[in-house]
Amino acid sequence: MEHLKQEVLEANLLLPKHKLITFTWGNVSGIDREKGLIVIKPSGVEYEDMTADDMVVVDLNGTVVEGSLRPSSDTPTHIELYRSFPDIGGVVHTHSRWATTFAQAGMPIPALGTTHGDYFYGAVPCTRAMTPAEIAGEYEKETGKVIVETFRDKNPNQVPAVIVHSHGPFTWGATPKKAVENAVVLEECALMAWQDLLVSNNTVQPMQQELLDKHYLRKHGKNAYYGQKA
Ligand SMILES: O=C(CO)[C@@H](O)[C@@H](O)COP(=O)(O)O
Repeated sequence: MEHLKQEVLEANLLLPKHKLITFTWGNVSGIDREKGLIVIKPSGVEYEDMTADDMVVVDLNGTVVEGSLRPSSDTPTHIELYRSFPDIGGVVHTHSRWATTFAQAGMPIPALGTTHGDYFYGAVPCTRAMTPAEIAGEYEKETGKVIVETFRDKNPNQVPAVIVHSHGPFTWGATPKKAVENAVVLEECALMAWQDLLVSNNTVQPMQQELLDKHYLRKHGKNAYYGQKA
């Protein structure tokens, strides 16, 4: 697990680097699918002080199997995502300003241009508001369940992000680093979408489906041609 701990530490350190977090308001995890173990940052520890040894290893039931610190308070949400989205290898949560603005407005982030279409094949959905019973119960686990419910008729590999109503964004990806990249792009898209809504006086329309297809599919899937051959 030492390699994954280092990978998860480095992915967490990308959050302040990209200005996606304030104080300790965010977390990144990664999973070893063969072992069924998740590595996640500790709760409430300053990013400057974190080391790979501080990373906490938990199983898919949330039991700490390695580490002396308490895991991120959002660990149950990460676990729900790993359980329901079998292809993902990393999860990110932040309170980045523009994505959280959409969360607080309870609004999805519409696909308005090719920056969005390169990463997200359609609008980034916003979950429904959680019920008082869900909030009073196992809140973080219920947050994960509400995200999974939001993706009942969506492919989480094609839209690797969600806005949690009145809370903030979660993103995921094949690796912890890729999940952070998706969080960075989501924040850019959220800022631009907010400005588009403003300058168009709320009349901006989703981009053409053809353009979305072109940009998403040239980077993803079997006919992708963007970048260099592996
Ligand atoms: O959502 C919140 C706070 O509202 C948390 O995600 C955030 O503070 C990060 O907590 P952790 O330090 O990961 O326990």
